[in-house]
Amino acid sequence: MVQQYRALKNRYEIEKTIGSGGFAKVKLATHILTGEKVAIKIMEKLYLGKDLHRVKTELEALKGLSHHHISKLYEVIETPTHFFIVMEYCSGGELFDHIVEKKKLSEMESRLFFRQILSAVAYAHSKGYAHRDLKPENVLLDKDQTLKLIDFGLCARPSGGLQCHLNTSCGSPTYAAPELIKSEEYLGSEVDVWSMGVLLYALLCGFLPFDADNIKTLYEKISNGHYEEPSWLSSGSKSLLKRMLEIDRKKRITVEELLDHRWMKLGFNEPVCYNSLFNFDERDDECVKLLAEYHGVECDAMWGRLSKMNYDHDTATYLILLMRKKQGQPIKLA
Ligand SMILES: CN(C)C[C@H]1CC[C@H](N2C(=O)N(C)Cc3cnc4ccc(-c5cc(Cl)c(O)c(Cl)c5)nc4c32)CC1
Repeated sequence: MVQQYRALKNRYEIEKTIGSGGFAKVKLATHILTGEKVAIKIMEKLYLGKDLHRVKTELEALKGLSHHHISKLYEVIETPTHFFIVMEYCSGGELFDHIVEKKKLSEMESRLFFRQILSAVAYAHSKGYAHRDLKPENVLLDKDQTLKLIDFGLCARPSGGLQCHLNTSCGSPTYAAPELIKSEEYLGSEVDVWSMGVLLYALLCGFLPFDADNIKTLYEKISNGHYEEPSWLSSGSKSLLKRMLEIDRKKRITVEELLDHRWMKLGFNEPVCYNSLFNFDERDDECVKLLAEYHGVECDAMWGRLSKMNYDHDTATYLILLMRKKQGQPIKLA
């Protein structure tokens, strides 16, 4: 018998645990009204301690980010003892597992995935957020191999914008930029470019550029930035990786330069676009009507509640209906 939570009763049916990360458990559940599969990140406040601010940080980030390559936030439920964060479920699992089973990806397969990662990161930066924990485990795939970025628990949104220096040492060392592991001041946008370089290397090579069985050797390898260049890498891939895994962050390529880079455009002939395909602020009359009928209220009154986007259960139902409509699926309520 799977443990159910009172706060989710009659709204979500929990099926199983799909992962746990430190202070959180992530469960697969069904949104009962629509039958949609969702991921619910459950955190017990008692065990959060100093991580409470990470939850608040992630929630603020997820509320400010609506992009087709970022796992969508649907609903936030806070009780005296727990936080429940209801998000878009990614049934295709981790990108990392996809790479492992295929050993390595072709240059074009890598480009297809990497353009999506870059689109999500460039969008987050355009909203003032640096992810700071970009790694294969935080890049998931949904049912049709569309890439989804997750876990903004370590993200930063400096009040003065991303040009402002940060100094919190965070993220996983394997993917962390030299300036970050040296606890120097750094720019969120620059460390995200380095981590994307590590991700691109993993896509193209099937293994990591900097790896060691002890932290000291790992730091040495990252600090001097030496990594193997397997024979199958094209000269275009090698020169792009060199620009991303550049230890001198002043010489490191920027996100803007990446968007329009020659390697990015091979086979596409157009720069990577980071605008979101979703605009949840717009009123969708069909979805509003379904919810209004369900609650037995007027459409305008229903929209009055929905447009506040306060991530309650109506927000979740509305966003799921909108996502379904975008994917050309029929929309109805149970
Ligand atoms: C290693 N991490 C610290 C935790 C791990 C927990 C399971 C999760 N997951 C998986 O590992 N699958 C393989 C299935 C899966 C499917 N859909 C998901 C949708 C969203 C999320 C998610 C998880 C966390 Cl901790 C977030 O903060 C956000 Cl914004 C989103 N995780 C999902 C998820 C991946 C991450």
